[in-house]
Amino acid sequence: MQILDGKELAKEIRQELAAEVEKRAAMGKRAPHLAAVLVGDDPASQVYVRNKVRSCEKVGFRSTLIRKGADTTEAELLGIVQQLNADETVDGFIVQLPLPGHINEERVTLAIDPRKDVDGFHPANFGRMAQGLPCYLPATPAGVMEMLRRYEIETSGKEVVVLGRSNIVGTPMSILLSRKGSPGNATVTLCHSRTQDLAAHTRRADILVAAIGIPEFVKADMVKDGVVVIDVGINRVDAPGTEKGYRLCGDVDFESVGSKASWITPVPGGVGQLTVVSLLINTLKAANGEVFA
Ligand SMILES: NC(=O)C1=CN([C@@H]2O[C@H](COP(=O)(O)OP(=O)(O)OC[C@H]3O[C@@H](n4cnc5c(N)ncnc54)[C@H](OP(=O)(O)O)[C@@H]3O)[C@@H](O)[C@H]2O)C=CC1
Ligand SMILES: Nc1nc(=O)c2c([nH]1)NC[C@@H]1CN(c3ccc(C(=O)N[C@@H](CCC(=O)O)C(=O)O)cc3)C=[N+]21
Repeated sequence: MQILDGKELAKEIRQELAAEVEKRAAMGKRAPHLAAVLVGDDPASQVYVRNKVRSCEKVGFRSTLIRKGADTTEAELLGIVQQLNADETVDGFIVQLPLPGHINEERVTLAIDPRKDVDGFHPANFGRMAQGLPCYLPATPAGVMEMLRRYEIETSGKEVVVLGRSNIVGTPMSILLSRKGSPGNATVTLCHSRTQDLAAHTRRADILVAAIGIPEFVKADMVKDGVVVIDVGINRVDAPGTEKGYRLCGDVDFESVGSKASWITPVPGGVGQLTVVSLLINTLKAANGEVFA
C-alpha cells in the first residue's frame, strides 16, 4: 500500500503558487486576493476557513475573512455578497457552507458573480465544467484530479466508482472523471443512498472515490485487491481522553481497506489539503483573468 500524500503535494503546489505571486510582483501586479465569508460558529467550518486563510499567507496571497454571527439575516448576507461582487480589490470569494438553517444556500450561491466564484458552485461554472469549457472547478474534485495527475494514476478505461452525489463533490467528480482527457476517460458509476447492493459496485472499482460522510463506511470486503482509494470524507468521531475529544476519520476504514489497496489517501492529510490549494489556484486564475476573459 502506498500513500497519496496530500500534505506533501499541497506543499509542492504552494511553492509553485508563491513563484507565480513573485512573477506577478515583478510585473507590477498586486497579490491575488481571496475573501471568505463565514456565518455562524460551526466548529469544522472554522477550522477549514482558518486553513484557507493560513494557506493564503503561505503563498503571499492577500486574504480577507468576514465573520458574521449565526443570527445574520439572508438579506444581510446577500448585501455582503453584492459588496464583494463590486469590490475590485477582491479577485475571488467564497461563502463557507453550511449556512445557518434560516438562510437559503441556493439563493446565496446564485448571487455570487460567476467571475468571482472561486468555489465553482454557481450554475454558470458548473455548466461550463460539465461542457468542458473554461471555468472555476469546484475545489475538492479539482484537488482529486490534481492528485491523480501528479501521482500518474491511470484513469483511462478504468472502472471508477464514486460514492455520494452532492453538488460539490460526488456529482462533479463523476463528470470530470468521465470526461475526455487525462485524468479522465474513465467508466464511472455514481452510487448514492438508493443504490442497491452497493458492495457489488464497489468491488468492481479500479478507483473508488468515497464522499458520503459516514465514518469508516467502506470496509475491506467491499473492495478488490489493488484498488486506488480516494477518501474524501472528513468525519469527527468521539475520542474520549484525547486533547480535542475527537479524532478525524474518512469514509473508508483506512487500516483494513489500506491493506488491500495499491494507493490510498489518508484523513487528515489527504484530499482536504488539496481542496485548500485548489481554491488558491482558482484565485490566481481569477487575478490573472484567465477564466472569464
Ligand atoms: N476533503 C474535503 O475537502 C471535503 C470533504 N467533504 C466531506 O465529504 C463527505 C461528503 O460530503 P458531501 O459531498 O458534502 O456530501 P453530502 O453530505 O451532501 O451527501 C452525502 C451523499 O452520500 C450519499 N449517501 C449517504 N449515505 C449513503 C449510503 N449509506 N450509501 C451510499 N450513499 C450514501 C447521499 O445519498 P443521497 O443523495 O441519496 O442522499 C449523498 O449523495 C463528508 O464527510 C464531508 O465532510 C466535503 C467537502 C470537501
Ligand atoms: N463554500 C464552501 N467551500 C468549500 O470548499 C467547503 C465548504 N464551503 N464547506 C465544507 C467543505 C469542506 N472543506 C474542507 C476544507 C479544508 C479541509 C482541510 O483543511 N482538511 C485538513 C485538516 C482538517 C482538520 O484538521 O479538521 C486535512 O484533511 O488534512 C477539509 C475540508 C471545504 N468545504
